[in-house]
Amino acid sequence: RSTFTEAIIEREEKYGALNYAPIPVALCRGKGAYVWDVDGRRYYDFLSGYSALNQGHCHPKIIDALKTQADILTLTSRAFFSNVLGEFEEYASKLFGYDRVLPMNSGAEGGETACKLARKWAYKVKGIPENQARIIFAENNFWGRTLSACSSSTDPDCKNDYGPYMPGFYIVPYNDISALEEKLKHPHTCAFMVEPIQGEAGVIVPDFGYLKKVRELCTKYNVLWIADEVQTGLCRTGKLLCVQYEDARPDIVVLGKALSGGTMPISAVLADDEVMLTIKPGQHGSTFGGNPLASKVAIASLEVLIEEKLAENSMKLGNIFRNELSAKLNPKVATIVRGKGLLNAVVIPKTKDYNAYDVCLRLRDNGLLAKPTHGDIIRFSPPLILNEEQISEGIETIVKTVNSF
Ligand SMILES: Cc1ncc(COP(=O)(O)O)c(/C=N/[C@H]2C[C@@H](C(=O)O)C[C@H]2C(=C(F)F)C(F)(F)F)c1O
Repeated sequence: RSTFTEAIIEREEKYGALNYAPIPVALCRGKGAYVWDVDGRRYYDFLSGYSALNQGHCHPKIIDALKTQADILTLTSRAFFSNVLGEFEEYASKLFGYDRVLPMNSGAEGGETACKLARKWAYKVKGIPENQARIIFAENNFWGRTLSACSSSTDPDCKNDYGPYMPGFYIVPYNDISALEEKLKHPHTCAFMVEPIQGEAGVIVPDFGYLKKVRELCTKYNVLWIADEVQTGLCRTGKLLCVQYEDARPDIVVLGKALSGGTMPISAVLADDEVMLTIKPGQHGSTFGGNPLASKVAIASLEVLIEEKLAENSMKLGNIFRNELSAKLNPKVATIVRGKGLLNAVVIPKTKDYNAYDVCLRLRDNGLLAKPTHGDIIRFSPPLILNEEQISEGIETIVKTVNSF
């Protein structure tokens, strides 16, 4: 490694919390599908900020919205109205087809907001006895790092030593309708929160029909279906929302990440009046939630998705990606290729000689950045703005690298 990179790594190791173990590369610039390190080397970014950069690094339209609004008004707090929050709320309400939008900042805050809406609805609408509301989550879910999110986690790294845990949270296996129905039957169940494709778990795609059945059962048992689309949403999987693959409409949708095009933390919760209006003035909020800067950036970020047809592009390039890799990767090294749109994963079983992390280090040396999850899975989620030449170049790099083991 260069002295520049070494110095940057050493400084973080000296002064920073060590809550990550980053791939050793020090980035200083990003544009579109590419990032550059401090030594001037260019890489394909095939992580995209964990799918926060669907529009690519520093998208001109989004940066322009950010710069312009930054000079005008960045924050009023919700103590007062601003001229742009309503513009964002109306745009998002019509784009996603929900009555109302509750703006927050991080994806975890969006998940917390969804759980608070579900509990409020439980007591005020469904009539569940006070403090008895139950929320169901899927095994191997990931929706953030707050104590509630950790309480619903089944991943020891995410959960251990953070107790005592949030009561009223229950777990069902993912993609298992009968197990879900068992839990939904309990009269105190108020919601089921689930990712349409599990991202952190390793891009786990449920059987076709699962989401439709979730919808039907939640309706049957008067339980709110919360779709966590923080990672799968905003064109990542080939549709504006991943749930649209099955034409199943959740009661609550959580958005985040690419809602800002990777410029700043913006999240939002979508719901219809019956659910959203259970929270009265003063019962929930956030200093920065719905700030004018975020509102303008979010509108621009959503417009880019639509104007540049990024869902269609994601679906087209994702099919090429999976077909090529399935055909060309050495099956002794890479056993599975799976995903939807440009949310994909390759499974690299650990051997005595190497593991997925070693593959990611060599990918870095070959000019492509990705990170392993859960030891043997490499998630590939490039920006959705790639063209066919770029996805082919990325495929070629991945094939060359994986097959060199
Ligand atoms: C489906 C889904 N719902 C909500 C959130 C919360 O959004 P957030 O509060 O972070 O804005 C996330 C956030 N995911 C991020 C968090 C980041 C980390 O290490 O914490 C790494 C990354 C991640 C990905 F993408 F898969 C994971 F590996 F942690 F799980 C998410 O994926």
